[in-house]
Amino acid sequence: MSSTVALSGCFENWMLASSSAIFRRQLFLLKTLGGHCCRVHMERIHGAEGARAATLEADAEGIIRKITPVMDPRLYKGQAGKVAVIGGCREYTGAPYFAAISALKIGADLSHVFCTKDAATVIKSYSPELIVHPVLEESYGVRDDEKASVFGKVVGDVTKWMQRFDCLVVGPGLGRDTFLLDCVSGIIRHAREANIPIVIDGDGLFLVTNNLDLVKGYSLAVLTPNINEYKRLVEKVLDCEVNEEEASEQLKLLARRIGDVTIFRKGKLDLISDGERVNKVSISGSPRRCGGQGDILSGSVAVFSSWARQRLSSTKEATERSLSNPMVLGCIAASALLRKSAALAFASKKRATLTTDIIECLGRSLEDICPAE
Ligand SMILES: NC(=O)C1=CN([C@@H]2O[C@H](COP(=O)(O)OP(=O)(O)OC[C@H]3O[C@@H](n4cnc5c(N)ncnc54)[C@H](O)[C@@H]3O)[C@@H](O)[C@H]2O)[C@@H](O)CC1
Ligand SMILES: Nc1ncnc2c1ncn2[C@@H]1O[C@H](COP(=O)(O)OP(=O)(O)OP(=O)(O)O)[C@@H](O)[C@H]1O
Ligand SMILES: [Mg+2]
Repeated sequence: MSSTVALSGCFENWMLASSSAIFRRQLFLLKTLGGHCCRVHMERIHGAEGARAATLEADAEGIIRKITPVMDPRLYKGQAGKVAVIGGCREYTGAPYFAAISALKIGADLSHVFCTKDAATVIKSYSPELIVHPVLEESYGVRDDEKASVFGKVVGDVTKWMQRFDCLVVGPGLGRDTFLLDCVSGIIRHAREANIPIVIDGDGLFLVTNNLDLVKGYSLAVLTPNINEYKRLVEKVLDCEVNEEEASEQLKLLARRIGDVTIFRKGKLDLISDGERVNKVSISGSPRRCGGQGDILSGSVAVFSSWARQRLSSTKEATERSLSNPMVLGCIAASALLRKSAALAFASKKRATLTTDIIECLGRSLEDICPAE
């Protein structure tokens, strides 16, 4: 049985290999080892659609209109969304700020940041709107004999808030300190137990790529890799190179292999898959590639996916599976809004466009698609 699984897995990777020489050699091996079980497995993986499924351009603006809550005076604070960003260390204070403030600018009611002490005062000084918790610890501040108790305290300081959040964003500006990442693993495990959706970005992806069990089988997890992060994931999970010619198939396979997660592959085109279908968002964005745009995106995915969950739980619309997955809907909405805002910022700021300019355009872009009144 185990040899069947291993063989089938390899075959999917082979289908993605671009070198025909490699493919011929592997096909020979395949015939030698028994192709039947591989073919059956391929059919199970790809279903009736065949090996190459179409990549659909999502109706992103329609989705935004559908999931964005109406401005209702009967709502009270918190009902439009409460998110928390786990990130911010000695090196990085911009990334968690961008993610957290973007969530508020889109329409969430409360946005928290859990970061190290060094980062907290800096992040607070960027904005009085954010609720900043200086609770994370890096190795340099903790003696070896203190680690177990500090671990318990850090995880406890975050998890006591957990039930209040609609979504966590783990990773923007988190850094790669080993003790800090151990604590964040504890936080992710707790969030899973509490069924809280988690968007994994930046250094959170570094953690998860090396500890896939943290998200395996968790359908409320979204991974938002950039070009480097995606490469590392593909190499680790599929044991092959990124294949641009079979980009959609490879993404779908990656989501399935990790198990039930949604992956948002960022780039010139944004590709989003939960292992069932692949959606594409390609509306024009900005040619400026200043750092921080991915952070806006992760905060936006948190808000839109929370809204999509709320919307789907309050209606009984029978839609196809991938369009009834709130995490996929959240990704599509966030992608479109970020790209539209980046285009708008670039139209006025040109080469001087910075991430803060794009954040300033989030409100107007959303208003253009989905007016508040
Ligand atoms: N203003 C800010 O505070 C910003 C902070 N950012 C944060 O910066 C961090 C890194 O994100 P990037 O998008 O640059 O990550 P990438 O993985 O795209 O690139 C980082 C580069 O540095 C290398 N690298 C980083 N840490 C390393 C390590 N410990 N050992 C060896 N090589 C290492 C990587 O291999 C890569 O070449 C994330 O936490 C991210 O959220 C970015 O979001 C950009 C804005
Ligand atoms: N070449 C491009 N053309 C247009 N838009 C792009 C391009 N590359 C990325 N984007 C947009 O920018 C968003 C952020 O992607 P990017 O690759 O910059 O993330 P990142 O490296 O994680 O960013 P950060 O600097 O915040 O860590 C993507 O979702 C996409 O919509
Ligand atoms: Mg990033």
